[in-house]
Amino acid sequence: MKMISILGATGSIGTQTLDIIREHPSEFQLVAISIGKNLELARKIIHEFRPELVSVQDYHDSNTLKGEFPNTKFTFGEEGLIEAAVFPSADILVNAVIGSVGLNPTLQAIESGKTIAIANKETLVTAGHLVIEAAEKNGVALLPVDSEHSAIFQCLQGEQDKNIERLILTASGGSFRDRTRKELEGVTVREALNHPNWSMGAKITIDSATMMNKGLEVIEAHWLYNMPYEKIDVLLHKESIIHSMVEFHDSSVIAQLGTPDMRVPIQYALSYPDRLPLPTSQRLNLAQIGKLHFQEMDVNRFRCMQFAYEAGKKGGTLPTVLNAANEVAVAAFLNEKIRFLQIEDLIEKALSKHDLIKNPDLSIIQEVDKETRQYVNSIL
Ligand SMILES: NC(=O)C1=CN([C@@H]2O[C@H](COP(=O)(O)OP(=O)(O)OC[C@H]3O[C@@H](n4cnc5c(N)ncnc54)[C@H](OP(=O)(O)O)[C@@H]3O)[C@@H](O)[C@H]2O)C=CC1
Ligand SMILES: CC(=O)[C@@H](O)[C@H](O)COP(=O)(O)O
Ligand SMILES: [Mn+2]
Repeated sequence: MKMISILGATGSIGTQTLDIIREHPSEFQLVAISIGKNLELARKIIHEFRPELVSVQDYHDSNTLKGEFPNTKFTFGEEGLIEAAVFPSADILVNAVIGSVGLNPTLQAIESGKTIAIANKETLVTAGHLVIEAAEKNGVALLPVDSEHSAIFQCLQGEQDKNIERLILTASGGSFRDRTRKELEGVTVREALNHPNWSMGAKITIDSATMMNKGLEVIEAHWLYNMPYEKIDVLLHKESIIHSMVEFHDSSVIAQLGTPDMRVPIQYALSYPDRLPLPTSQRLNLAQIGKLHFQEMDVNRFRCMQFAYEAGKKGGTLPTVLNAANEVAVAAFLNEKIRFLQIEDLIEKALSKHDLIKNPDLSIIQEVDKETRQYVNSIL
């Protein structure tokens, strides 16, 4: 039996992780969760799974729940996230919270020896060097949940690093894949939230529409697979059937395929190195699909991806700025304070204003993250 703690249990990845735990009650048990503000869903989760610890974003909300569930321990805020992340009886932490708020809990969970199933890509983007260093130091496994990174992980089973030629991340193109830049000018939040293949949380769906999601994933792949940026390519593949590929130096390419269903990579991270059945996942029928499409990525059309490659290659504190500026800009777009194309303008301004600091430690990362958020908020 593996004991599971989930940060972001009420979100898209969080609830699909709960589906997997529900599907395999003799394999997994939920012991701790964190939630943000969705108390209604939290109540259902507590009723069904009876976790020992629940961390809630706000103090007031944690008190409300405490009155309703006297046998559950409640905590709150950033300290609460850490408490859930290091919960003593948990073997695996599923980090499915959104944003760089996931960084410190991840580092603490690594220090306490937890296996990390990482969905929260912002943590790896903002401070990948710290996360990888801590994982190596503590002998802790970082298991990818993001579909592309899980695909690469699966392609690499039994392979040696020295034989890898390049990683090929596939990109659906997001909600606006068939629109020109001109046609992006007046797009609405509702249109942007309509991803063609995946049902996901709001922030990542907007990231997918700007192609920042793929940019963040390039940086995530750099850290997870110790791969130079020159050897990480992105290929447009509108069906999201091939989740990513690895090319080896003998010219072989290994790909991982499947219908778009995040429960598959979540389950693989939880069951690794084993595989468990998932009968409710739709089987891939290539004959029925008939054709798969591929197209070269246009970085002029998707500027956010270009920013991400540049920030990743220069390194230091630039990826922190990229991520923090993006988080603020996407929230502003979702709140209808800015237009869609202003997201990339704000990120570009934040990046060009910043003086890069090399090898930043946690306190510098946190300071740069805070300053960037203040700056972008001040120019909205
Ligand atoms: N959704 C997907 O299919 C995929 C997601 N990912 C990555 O996984 C992560 C989660 O994404 P997703 O599940 O879509 O996101 P959601 O927005 O659906 O869920 C986010 C979760 O985090 C909680 N939360 C948000 N802000 C805070 C905060 N400040 N403090 C504490 N908790 C907070 C939310 O709580 P509440 O709702 O209660 O307010 C919710 O439980 C992201 O990093 C994303 O990029 C990667 C690949 C695929
Ligand atoms: C499901 C998943 O992993 C998302 O990150 C997905 O990849 C988004 O799709 P695109 O960014 O390719 O549109
Ligand atoms: Mn992905």
